[in-house]
Amino acid sequence: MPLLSVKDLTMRFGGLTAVKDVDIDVEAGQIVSVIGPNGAGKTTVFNAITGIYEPTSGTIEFAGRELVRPLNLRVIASCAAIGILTGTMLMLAASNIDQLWKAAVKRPMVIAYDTKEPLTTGQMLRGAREYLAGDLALNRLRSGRWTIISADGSITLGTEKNYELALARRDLVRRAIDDLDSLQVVQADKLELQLATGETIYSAENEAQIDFFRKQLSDIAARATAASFWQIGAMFLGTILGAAGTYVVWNRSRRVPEVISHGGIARTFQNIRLFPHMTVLENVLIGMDRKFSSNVLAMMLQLPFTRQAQKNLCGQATELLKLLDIDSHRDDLAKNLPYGKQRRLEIARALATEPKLLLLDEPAAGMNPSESDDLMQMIRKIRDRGVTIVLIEHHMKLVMDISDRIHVLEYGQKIAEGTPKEVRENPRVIEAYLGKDEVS
Ligand SMILES: Nc1ncnc2c1ncn2[C@@H]1O[C@H](COP(=O)(O)OP(=O)(O)OP(=O)(O)O)[C@@H](O)[C@H]1O
Repeated sequence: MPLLSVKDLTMRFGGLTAVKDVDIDVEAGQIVSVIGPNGAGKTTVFNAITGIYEPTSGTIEFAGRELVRPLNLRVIASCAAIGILTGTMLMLAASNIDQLWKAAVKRPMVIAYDTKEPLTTGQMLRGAREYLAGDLALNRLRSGRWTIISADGSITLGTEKNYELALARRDLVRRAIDDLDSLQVVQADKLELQLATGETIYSAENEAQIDFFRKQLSDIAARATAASFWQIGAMFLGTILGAAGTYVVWNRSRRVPEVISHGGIARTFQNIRLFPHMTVLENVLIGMDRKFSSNVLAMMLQLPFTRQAQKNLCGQATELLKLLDIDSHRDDLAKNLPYGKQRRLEIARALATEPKLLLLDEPAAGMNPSESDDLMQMIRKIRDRGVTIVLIEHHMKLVMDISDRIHVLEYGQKIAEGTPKEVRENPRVIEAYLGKDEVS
């Protein structure tokens, strides 16, 4: 089983396909190079392997499995919680929709009183009864005024002293229906309607009125059932959508650099990314932060076990600096190192995470021939310590001398793979690097 197995990797950025159906297998203990002209997609492959980019399609397995965040109880609980929250919000929205539906669709029929005469309470009550008997809704406002509401939005407001015709607002229509919801039948034969407060507001006087109110009340019950149905449906749908949506978003961020690094893959970058104002030693120690398990208080008090742990880590970091031959710069600021040594420091910091696989993106860039020869020796020493290496490099002598296998990319696709000799003699590779005319 290969240590790293990239299968059918495709990376698209909008309309641009940077990498298409690329396969790369790397056996443990090998040094493998990825080469190709500028823009061929080499760094994109590294970015996909290290979780900086989420592959558009394809799989990347390390030691036989995908390096992803585990699906544990906490994730499931979070998805469920967000689902329930979404469901509750949708249910509340559905309740409002039901209110709007009641106001807009189940409107009462029309009535309009047009009189300038003051009405007595008795007259108003009679008006209200007529209104109700005429298939209409009644609303008793808190102020004690009767309100008669029509389907087209006009209302009749009345007090003992005056009586006027006015235009209703939609919320009044809704309130009228809401009040009807709170009515209850107190006597089956001689139907009486009471407000929820117990106040009798209407007594039906004939069969037609009783039938009318029964119908009204059963409509109200039907509306309540429909509302419950919508609310339960909305809650159910919202919970499923919320939980599934959260899972999909979480699932898309399962391959993050942190997880990949913990899994045993480290890398360096084409453009050096050190902490310039920290010392060389501190830059390497940062790569070891996972190994340092002391708490803040123990660190402040400098307890003996904390001091011992720090000493051990400094010892390991210094050993890495020796491996890369920059231990004499241990206490220098990273920014003061010459360029070639900054590149080596990046490798030391990557090794501090104790990777099984090290990806080097153009490690010899900007180095003179003697520096790149030294680097080649160091890369071999790192491999001999049990770290498998994949490198992107334009420096062909280095690639040909050091690699066990080489993969060649062009325009995002793999055009060749093999030993250095096989690749060097491959006409497609020669064509890609030198151009068709030179080859023919
Ligand atoms: N995040 C991104 N958004 C859009 N396009 C991108 C992105 N990353 C890479 N590309 C494009 O993908 C293509 C491949 O780029 P990539 O850096 O992988 O090539 P490369 O082979 O490493 O080149 P070089 O040798 O110059 O470093 C290029 O056309 C690049 O512009």
